[in-house]
Amino acid sequence: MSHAVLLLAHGTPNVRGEMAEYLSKVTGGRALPDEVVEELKHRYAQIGLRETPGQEPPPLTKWTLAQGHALEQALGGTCVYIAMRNWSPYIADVVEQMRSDGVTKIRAVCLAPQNSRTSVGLYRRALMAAATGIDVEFVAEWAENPLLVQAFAERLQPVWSNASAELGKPVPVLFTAHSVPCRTIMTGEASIAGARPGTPMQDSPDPYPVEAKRTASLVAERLRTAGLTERGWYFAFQSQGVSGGPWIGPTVEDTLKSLKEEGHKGVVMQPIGFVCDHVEVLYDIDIAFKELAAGLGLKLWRAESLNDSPTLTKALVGIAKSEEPVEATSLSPAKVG
Ligand SMILES: C=CC1=C(C)c2cc3[nH]c(cc4nc(cc5[nH]c(cc1n2)c(C)c5CCC(=O)O)C(CCC(=O)O)=C4C)c(C)c3C=C
Ligand SMILES: [Fe+2]
Ligand SMILES: [Fe+2]
Repeated sequence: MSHAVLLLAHGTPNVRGEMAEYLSKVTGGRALPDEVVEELKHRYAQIGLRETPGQEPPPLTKWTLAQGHALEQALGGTCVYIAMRNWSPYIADVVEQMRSDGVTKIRAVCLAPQNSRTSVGLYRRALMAAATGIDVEFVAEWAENPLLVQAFAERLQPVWSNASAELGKPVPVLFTAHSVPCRTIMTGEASIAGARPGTPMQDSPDPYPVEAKRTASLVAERLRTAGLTERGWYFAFQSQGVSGGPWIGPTVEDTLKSLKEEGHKGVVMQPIGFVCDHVEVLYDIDIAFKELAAGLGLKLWRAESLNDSPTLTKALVGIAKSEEPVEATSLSPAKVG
């Protein structure tokens, strides 16, 4: 019997010309208006995505591969595979490769620490559909993992201390996580109102908003000794999507305005739902929110993404090796997510 670790990630197009096809994977086949495709091409162009293939893979791919490589080195003997839900290497193809390599047991970890049916649930559904006959241990969340929290704190502390020194007083920290549609966090009929046909009704709330705030709160606690007070941090949901219907807040836009109105002159942002750079960090925060903040008269700093953090690798080693029980994997794909 051969065991292997499978890291699951979002996936990103390699060139701008792939955008429409990529978006149709993200939305499960629903075509988005041309203006949306063009706007996203524009955002990806601003973070360096080429029109034609180049040498350097996009940041999300580059860092995901690097994280997998670092984990495999650290595990010393267990193979680590990488698969993406929305672009190559696709989950189904990688699982086929694992099967032909003789893998009979997979420990699957999503590179998204907080569990939502719109992210982790979809990764799991794709994996379970592909991995019939293979024993799968699926780690559904690691939002409170102490080494994950430490990794985020290590990235936040230096930028927060420098920003506070520059402005002569503690600068508020704004933790963020990706927003989800309001119906995602609802139960019963409300959880499918406006959703695409076939979306299963939820009988319990999506754990995602609670888990995201829990990660943020634990990171803030780690900065207590550096001087960040209990009331010195805030939380917002970023990057509300283009799908119909409302998405959960508070938004970063509203929060930045409130911070300005409270008299602050700067803010340090840290996205705690992503473990590497991609468009929602490099465009949404570094370009769009920075511009908005500047217009408000706020200086905006961002904590560096975890990317090649050795502490993140240690967290993944612990999760990959853990004997702790994980969620049952015999759920039928239709019920997952
Ligand atoms: C917890 C929820 C989500 C996480 C985390 C997340 C990460 C993530 N998303 C992109 C890129 C895109 N996501 C898009 C749509 C979209 N994203 C989520 C949720 C999370 N994404 C939802 C619910 C949706 C809507 C899907 C639908 O059916 O319409 C899109 C499409 C454009 C848009 O709506 O904004 C892109 C592009 C990345 C790169 C990423 C982290 C790695
Ligand atoms: Fe998304
Ligand atoms: Fe998004």
